Amino acid sequence: MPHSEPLQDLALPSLSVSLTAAFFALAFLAVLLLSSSRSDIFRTHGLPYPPGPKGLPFLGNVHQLETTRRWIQLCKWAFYGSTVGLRVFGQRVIVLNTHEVAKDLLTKRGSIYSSRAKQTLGTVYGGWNFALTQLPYGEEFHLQRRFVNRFLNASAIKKYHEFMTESARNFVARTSRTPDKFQRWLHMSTGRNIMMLTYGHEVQNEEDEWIKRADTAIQTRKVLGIPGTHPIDLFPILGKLPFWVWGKLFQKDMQTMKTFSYGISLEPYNIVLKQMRMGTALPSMTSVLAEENMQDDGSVAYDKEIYGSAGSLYFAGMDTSVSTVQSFILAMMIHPDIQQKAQTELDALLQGTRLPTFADRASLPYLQATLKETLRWKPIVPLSLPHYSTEDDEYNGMSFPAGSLLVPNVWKMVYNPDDYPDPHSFNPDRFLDTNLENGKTELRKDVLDPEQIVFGFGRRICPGRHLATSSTWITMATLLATFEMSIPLDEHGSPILPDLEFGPGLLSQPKPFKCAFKPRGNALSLLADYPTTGPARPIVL
Ligand code: HEM
Repeated sequence: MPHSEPLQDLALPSLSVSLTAAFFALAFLAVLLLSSSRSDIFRTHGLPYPPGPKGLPFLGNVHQLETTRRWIQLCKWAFYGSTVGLRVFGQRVIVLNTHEVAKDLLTKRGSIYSSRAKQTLGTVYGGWNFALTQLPYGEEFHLQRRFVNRFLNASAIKKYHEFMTESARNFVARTSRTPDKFQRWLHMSTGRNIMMLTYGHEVQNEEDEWIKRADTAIQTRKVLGIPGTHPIDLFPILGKLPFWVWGKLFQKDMQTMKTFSYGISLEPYNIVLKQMRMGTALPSMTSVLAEENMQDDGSVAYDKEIYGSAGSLYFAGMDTSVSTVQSFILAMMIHPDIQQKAQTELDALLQGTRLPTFADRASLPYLQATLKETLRWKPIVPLSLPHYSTEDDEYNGMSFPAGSLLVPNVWKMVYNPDDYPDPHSFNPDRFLDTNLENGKTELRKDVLDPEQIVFGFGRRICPGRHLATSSTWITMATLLATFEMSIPLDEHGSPILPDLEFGPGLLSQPKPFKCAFKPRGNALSLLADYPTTGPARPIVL
């Protein structure tokens, strides 16, 4: 799982460039920065830019930004206010520290805060110009969003409930047989959901070619470092220089990336088209959209938008979903009391006679609260994906110039003690209340729902959020019903403690960890006949 960084972030440009490259870059930089700082004067309308730490001429705040876990540094600057203004070279970066401000700007003024900064290196030179995550606000963006929303909205997701339930059981059944490989089985079952939905392909085993192809494509993006931070991204004109100036290895890696980007976009799309011609395609987002847009001459209108949106789902949805389930497993390992509480609720409903289904969701408030707490406790995308503003604006007496990057500080929001007292503790009860009239435990309506933060904002809000919460929920419920999850012991009987510090980068993922899975009650008999392979059972779209 990712492995990669789907969007631009705040950082120093990659330092792995050759000296020649650095020389050329600096020469261009000087000229461009002079012109960009001059244009500032005309953009501020006499209103101040949001307050923030004083930077250096030209560099701005680059030298003050930590190269890892940037959200920690940004939280330290939150005393400047709910909006903090920075500069990274000539790029204005405005950090949004509260949910209210993010909603005011990114949601309520969505018409001017819904673009993405151009990532020249990846899109123009790396072959990743199809990805929805990176598209600027405009026609192609609207079409791709329309495509994905149609298949991922809250009601469409219900059609995949059965398939997701099967994937969760598949994961748990495999884990019961080979617990050491649980991370691999989780990756496989998550990929199974996305591949069936997007291409009608059923993932059958760990060697699945479709998953390998997509994972390789994502891996090769690593050459970008953190997208948006290479000198070519900061100053696209540098892309006109011959590529060898960045070093031979870089030149080769870029070529590899370009070649493999095909594996997550056009290649699976072309395979589905071929299956359609042969009459073997299973219904999927790709086959339905291709069918609807098929021209008389056999070509498909909007083909780029179709393969772009389908490819974006694996790219954006795979690692985020896997990491969320991993966070949940970690939370259960280190909080056996919370695990037991969730299991007590589940057992009271299932009586050990069956495995959970989506029909049980509303009857399990503690489990719903545990999912919300999992999303809040370790936000997988701690600085969300930056939005890019397309018009000058004013807010709270400050100037928000067009061309700014708006960075929602998700970490700050989910650790706000006013919304979440004692924010560092993992406590699902913070979302629950007991109704005095009927004695039932219910989700509180007066606590800010972390789903309104961690999935982003406005017109760019994560279109996969319903799929993500549903597939995570059924996986959590199935795991809790079948296993005791605990910290494993080594051969001397000492606990193998997991590292609870998640990785740096745009996606903050758990580091590899081990977990002990002990089957509960009659879990093994419930799983005994459960097939881990079998013929494809298509989703009826
Ligand atoms: C827990 C899991 C997930 C988390 C935390 C998450 C989080 C996010 C965030 C923060 C954004 C940026 C929103 C913004 O710019 O305001 C995003 C965008 C996106 N997500 Fe997710 N996501 C998850 C799962 C998924 C899944 C399962 C899919 C699809 C299968 C998906 C597809 C996308 C796409 C296509 C975008 C780009 C939207 C755009 O740029 O317009 N995500 N996600």
